[in-house]
Amino acid sequence: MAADPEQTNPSGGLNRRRVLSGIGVGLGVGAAAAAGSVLTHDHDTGGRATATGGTAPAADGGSQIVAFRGPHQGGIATPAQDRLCFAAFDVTTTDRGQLQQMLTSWALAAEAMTKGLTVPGDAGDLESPPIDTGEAEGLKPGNLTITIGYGASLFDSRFGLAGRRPSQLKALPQLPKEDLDPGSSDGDICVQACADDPQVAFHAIRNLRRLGTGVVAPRWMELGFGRTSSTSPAQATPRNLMGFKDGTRNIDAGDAAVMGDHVWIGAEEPQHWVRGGSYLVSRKIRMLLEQWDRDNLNDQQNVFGRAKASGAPLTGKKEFDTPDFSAKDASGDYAIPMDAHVRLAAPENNRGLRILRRGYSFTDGIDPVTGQLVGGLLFLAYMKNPDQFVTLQRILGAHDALNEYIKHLSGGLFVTPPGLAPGADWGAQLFG
Ligand SMILES: C=CC1=C(C)c2cc3[nH]c(cc4nc(cc5[nH]c(cc1n2)c(C)c5CCC(=O)O)C(CCC(=O)O)=C4C)c(C)c3C=C
Ligand SMILES: [Fe+2]
Repeated sequence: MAADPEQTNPSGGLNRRRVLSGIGVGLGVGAAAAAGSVLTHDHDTGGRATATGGTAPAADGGSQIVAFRGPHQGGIATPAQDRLCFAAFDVTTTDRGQLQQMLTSWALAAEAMTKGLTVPGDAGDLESPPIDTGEAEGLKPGNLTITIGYGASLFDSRFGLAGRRPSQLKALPQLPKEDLDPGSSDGDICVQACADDPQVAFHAIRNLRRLGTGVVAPRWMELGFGRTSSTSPAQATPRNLMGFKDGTRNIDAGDAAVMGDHVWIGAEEPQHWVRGGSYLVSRKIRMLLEQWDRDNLNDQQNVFGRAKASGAPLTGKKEFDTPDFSAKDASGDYAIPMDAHVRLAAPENNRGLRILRRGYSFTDGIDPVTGQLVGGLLFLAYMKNPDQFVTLQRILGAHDALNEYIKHLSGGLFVTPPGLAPGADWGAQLFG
């Protein structure tokens, strides 16, 4: 084994390194291969490259590397990173083998990128386009996670996967007041790339898309510029674009018992291959920001049932005080109004129902017709059964005071399989 491949920079993180090995489908760079030799590219010493054996560095506090392999995929229980790039793809080939091979190459590329390495296969051939697009060179791994999911449409008759369809992966019912755009909803495959650096997240999606040339076509994509949830008590609660702390009473993803009860697919699922995975519901929700910004503070607080400045429930003083849904004010009205978002969504009022929220703020700029801001929440939530979302959204869609200020634009439901064991890949995992 050659010298330590870790190339630390002055601020403690790893710099991105080049990987040599042949992977790829649509780009014609040969069959998928296990990670081969690694050329480390030392940006702090003028670009000296060192061949190494390509073993994974162990994740530690300072490495900014989230383990790619394990019982669960990264990007679900991982403390929510600051940035997101999310894409859904349609499979365009009818060749099952090509799809499997692409998924194998994606897993190897994803593993390399999460370690801060370039997409494997770049031999520096001057006559060919580089395999890795290059914009993440010199950047730290940024806690990149790449989480794959599959939509119900992938399990139709095209690839012989009907017998492997997870039991709860089916079209969601029509929900109150929703008119989702089908063209920017759903998809055969989704990829959620989260990182603390937006360029690292974008690079991951761009390079998977490139590896999938001729096999998949992008269907929709969204950039999330700020997390709107905490998934660990170690994180400060961020604010959403309405200015409210969001994620205060989210699931603590470090709590294995709670995750087992509400998030991870378990023994109830007949399809063994997705046990340890999770269902992912996405919703692109536009906030009517100009309208919201004209609303008075008292009403804004009543919409959520929380104080804007502190994030405390209207029945408490501090952010993490437990809401008292039975408390009344001096005029005899409920202190947390009957149509307040948190009253309707709280587990106390929904037979203990909980979901792991992992959403991001997005903006699509300005509406050219109205001149209004187009922005809001890319709601992402993980759960062991999509009925958890359906139950909540039926109530919220019908009664939530927030509905006056939001509009659900598009959405999707995907199953995210469990994590990969050493030597496994997404192609073999899906096709069995
Ligand atoms: C179907 C599920 C949910 C959708 C859709 C949803 C949209 C949505 N939420 C906010 C802002 C906040 N949500 C908060 C709490 C909260 N929201 C949901 C579910 C959905 N939200 C749940 C289950 C909860 C937790 C309720 C509880 O246990 O008390 C909060 C309060 C702070 C917090 O606990 O996170 C805010 C703020 C927006 C802006 C939005 C759509 C644009
Ligand atoms: Fe909410």
